[in-house]
Amino acid sequence: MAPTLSKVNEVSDKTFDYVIIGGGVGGCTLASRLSENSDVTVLLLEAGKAHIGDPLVDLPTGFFRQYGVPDYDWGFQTIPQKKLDGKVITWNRGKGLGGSSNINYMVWTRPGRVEVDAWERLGNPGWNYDSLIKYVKKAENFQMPPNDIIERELLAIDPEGFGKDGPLSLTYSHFSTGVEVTARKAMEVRGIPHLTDPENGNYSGAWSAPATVNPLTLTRCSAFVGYILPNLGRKNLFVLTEAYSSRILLEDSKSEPVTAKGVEFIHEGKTYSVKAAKEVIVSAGSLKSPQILELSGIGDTNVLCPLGINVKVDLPGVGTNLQEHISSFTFTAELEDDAPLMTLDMLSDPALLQKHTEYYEQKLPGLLSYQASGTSYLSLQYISEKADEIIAKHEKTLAALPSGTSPGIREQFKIQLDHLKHKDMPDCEIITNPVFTGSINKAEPGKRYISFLLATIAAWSRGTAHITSTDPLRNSAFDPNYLDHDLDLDILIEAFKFARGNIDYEPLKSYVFKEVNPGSTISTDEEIKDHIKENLNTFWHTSSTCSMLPREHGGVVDPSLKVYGTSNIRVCDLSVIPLIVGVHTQGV
Ligand SMILES: Cc1cc2nc3c(=O)[nH]c(=O)nc-3n(C[C@H](O)[C@H](O)[C@H](O)COP(=O)(O)OP(=O)(O)OC[C@H]3O[C@@H](n4cnc5c(N)ncnc54)[C@H](O)[C@@H]3O)c2cc1C
Repeated sequence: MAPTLSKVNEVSDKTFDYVIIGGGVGGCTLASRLSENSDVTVLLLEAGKAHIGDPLVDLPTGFFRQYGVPDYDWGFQTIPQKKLDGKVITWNRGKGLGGSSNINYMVWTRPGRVEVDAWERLGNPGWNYDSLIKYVKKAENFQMPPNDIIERELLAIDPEGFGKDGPLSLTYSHFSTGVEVTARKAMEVRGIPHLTDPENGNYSGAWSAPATVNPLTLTRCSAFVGYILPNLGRKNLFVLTEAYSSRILLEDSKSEPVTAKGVEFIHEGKTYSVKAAKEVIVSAGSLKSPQILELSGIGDTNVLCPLGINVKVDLPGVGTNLQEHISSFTFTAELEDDAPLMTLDMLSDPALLQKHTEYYEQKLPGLLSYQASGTSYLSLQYISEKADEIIAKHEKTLAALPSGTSPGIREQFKIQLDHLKHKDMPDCEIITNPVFTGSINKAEPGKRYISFLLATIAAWSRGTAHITSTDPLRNSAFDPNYLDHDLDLDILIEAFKFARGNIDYEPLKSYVFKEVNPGSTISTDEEIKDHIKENLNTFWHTSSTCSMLPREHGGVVDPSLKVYGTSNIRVCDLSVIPLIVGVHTQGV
């Protein structure tokens, strides 16, 4: 059946049991699951376009061309960052059905047992690793890669570890550049174990990650493609695109709980509304969900009153506890001309681009269907001689937190400190990329490069996302408060030194000609620190702005994801996790 989306006149002023705001990972998953019950009606309102069959979305390497293009990417910006000399960082986010799963790197990772169990420790009964993993498996439709890939990449996959009947196609890259496995071997020589089962609750080590790609078509499997596209024929599922929700409409009430009666949205410049018979679910992502609550009168009085918004639920946690993985593309080396490795740099050769385009058209794996896969999650204790010193310094900082620090944040830091001290809990991620990155020295035509991206995996700084205007089309002020805690930078400095050292170990050593970025001018800790700050970026995993925590600890939703003080509003997206996990977040 040809996919059909709703038209505005088919939904405006109508009543649906569930109205979901935002058709990204959370929204698509939920709309599909709720509409399995044919007795209820579900409306999904998405601000962006449908992008059905769009080559920029489908092609695994197409995401590079989506960044900065308003039809695909919200292109949010932070406010100037104090600790980055006023620098503003762009936060790409997917716009359109599929949300950020249209523009992400597709890497599929599962969180660790200890970090998910921490959500339960923070006051959320039932939110633990075992219960989460059941649902993660339910999402997966895992397919083995071909044998030659298993041999070349030295994969030891237990297919039983993955789900097989879910909607999200999942496989390992069907194309081997040789770069990732070479870097992994070099790390093994340095004592970092090659982990063969990172899906089992402990992901510390160096390993190869699968991705949400359909192995038959070699196309991206977004949350929309997996969850909604096959179900668009359902009579009870309605999807309206280019419908930007401005606020939740609440029944008049003098006291809690308040009840949502519908949603207001803007479509082609006009304002419309729909009615909700049962619930309104906000799934607009960590950056937009708090905005919708605040514009509806649910949030901190200190934020809402100055803007003249009538406070319906005083909920100071909305838009706070913002957590981020920080990344830095900081190390690149040039490969020897005869190194038997392939890199994305080769696509700048028109003849090779043509060849790989033909492969892709024939559904054969090649550089255009490349999937990022080479990752390593490393504990400070494994990569740095300064680990004890850094941990002790940080322990001291946490013991002397400012008196105004809320009990909720204190409890989170206590858990994070336990993780930091645990030598088998990783503290950073180093991703191997077969491509040039960096800005000090430029790429030379015809050369190939390996680079390492560094990222923190715990967030020690806390930020906010609050509205500054009653205009729904104006973005909130996004303040991640980058580097508010020294530890984020301390970890990245050690990660940088470790990554730089990789090229001194075989087999990588023989294939590397020379370091290109940053180069020999950056060597002391102080220089490395400045270099990282200069190149500091988001890792696009912003979370926790509508945290699931006890209300008195800054919580916005309870363990059933219902917004405190309301009878029928829930939040379902990355904004609810109270403590960010170390892995990539689409599977959470
Ligand atoms: C560039 C990038 C790379 C990433 N790489 C990876 C990766 O390799 N692996 C991984 O696991 N994770 C990755 N992630 C993270 C992952 O994609 C997110 O964790 C996930 O998409 C979050 O899901 P969500 O539902 O919270 O938000 P989203 O998926 O962002 O969905 C939010 C949706 O709400 C819509 N919306 C917003 N405001 C409104 C409104 N007012 N009205 C209606 N609709 C609205 C948006 O258009 C969007 O469709 C990446 C993210 C980005 C941005």
